[in-house]
Amino acid sequence: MAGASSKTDPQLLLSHKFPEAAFAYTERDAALYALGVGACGRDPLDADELKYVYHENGQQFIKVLPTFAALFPLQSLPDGLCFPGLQYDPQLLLHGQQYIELYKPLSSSAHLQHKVSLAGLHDKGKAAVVEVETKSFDQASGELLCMNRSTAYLRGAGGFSKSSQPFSYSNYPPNQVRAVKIPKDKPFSVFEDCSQPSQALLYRLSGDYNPLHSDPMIAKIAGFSRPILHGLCTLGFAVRAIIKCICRGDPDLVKSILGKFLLHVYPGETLVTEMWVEGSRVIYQTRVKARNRIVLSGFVELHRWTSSL
Ligand SMILES: CCC/C=C/C(=O)SCCNC(=O)CCNC(=O)[C@H](O)C(C)(C)COP(=O)([O-])OP(=O)([O-])OC[C@H]1O[C@@H](n2cnc3c(N)ncnc32)[C@H](O)[C@@H]1OP(=O)([O-])[O-]
Repeated sequence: MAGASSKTDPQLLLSHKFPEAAFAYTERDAALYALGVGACGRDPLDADELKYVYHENGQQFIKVLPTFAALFPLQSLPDGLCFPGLQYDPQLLLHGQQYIELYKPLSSSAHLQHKVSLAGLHDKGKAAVVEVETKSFDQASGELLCMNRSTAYLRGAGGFSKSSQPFSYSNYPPNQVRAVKIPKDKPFSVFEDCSQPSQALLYRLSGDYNPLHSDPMIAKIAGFSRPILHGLCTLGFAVRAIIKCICRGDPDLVKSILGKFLLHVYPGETLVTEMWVEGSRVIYQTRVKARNRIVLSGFVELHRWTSSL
């Protein structure tokens, strides 16, 4: 299996110790993020969403969308997406998947301590798949607040296996994140939302400044006709739709989230999210309306849900 990336040394990456990182955010960051994933984008009076950006009805703090937690992994890697021992072209990196567990609702400001470790490394031949786990703790109390598992799909970086069996390492049981099977029946709910042509330019201000999302030349080198939307921005749109349609606007019902990025989205495209309820789990998929292509699928696990909600 040795190939283009034979300079890659998986053992070096497996033994790498990522440094801990401290990070603080304020209400302004949480509100900017909410606008970046389209909150109040269609209606500034939206009764379900004003609370993410404004102290509505005298509320003391704004509410924080659960997908805000997905920003923590990038902030926890001060050296960026640098993986010692792995040869790859950063311009060909795509976000493959995101898994988030929330152990309590996020407060509107916090001082955090992030602990990062390698969760997985897989040789897919034409690509390498790297999974990074970030645990975020409240700095003062030491309480674990959330965990992210971020998957990067590194095109052109596969083919580093030394034996006929493709290299594959995971630090978690394979059944922990069950694969999503989209039901055949009619969705329980469908929500349509327009991303803005400037969506990626707004979203990047939440901390992901990868030029793939803003620079036309870099986007072309990466194989796209123009800058594409951040995967986590699309995920933010989808989970916001689920909170609106299934959770009756209550973001605190969300316990865990999985999103697999299946195809790129161009800013300005209309996103249609279809949802099915299976027990306490919402299965969803998001398609771009004009191209009729599924771009994202996954699940959202809820703390409690009854059909009377
Ligand atoms: C990180 C922060 C930076 C952010 C950047 C962005 O936001 S970028 C914007 C947001 N991101 C985007 O826009 C990316 C959108 N996604 C895509 O463009 C495509 O899904 C792809 C290019 C990632 C893979 O397509 P393809 O045709 O090359 O793949 P294939 O079907 O031939 O499968 C080959 C193997 O890879 C596996 N595998 C497949 N998909 C994924 C995945 N998502 N995830 C993980 N693994 C995946 C699949 O299971 C198979 O393994 P097996 O079964 O052989 O062991």
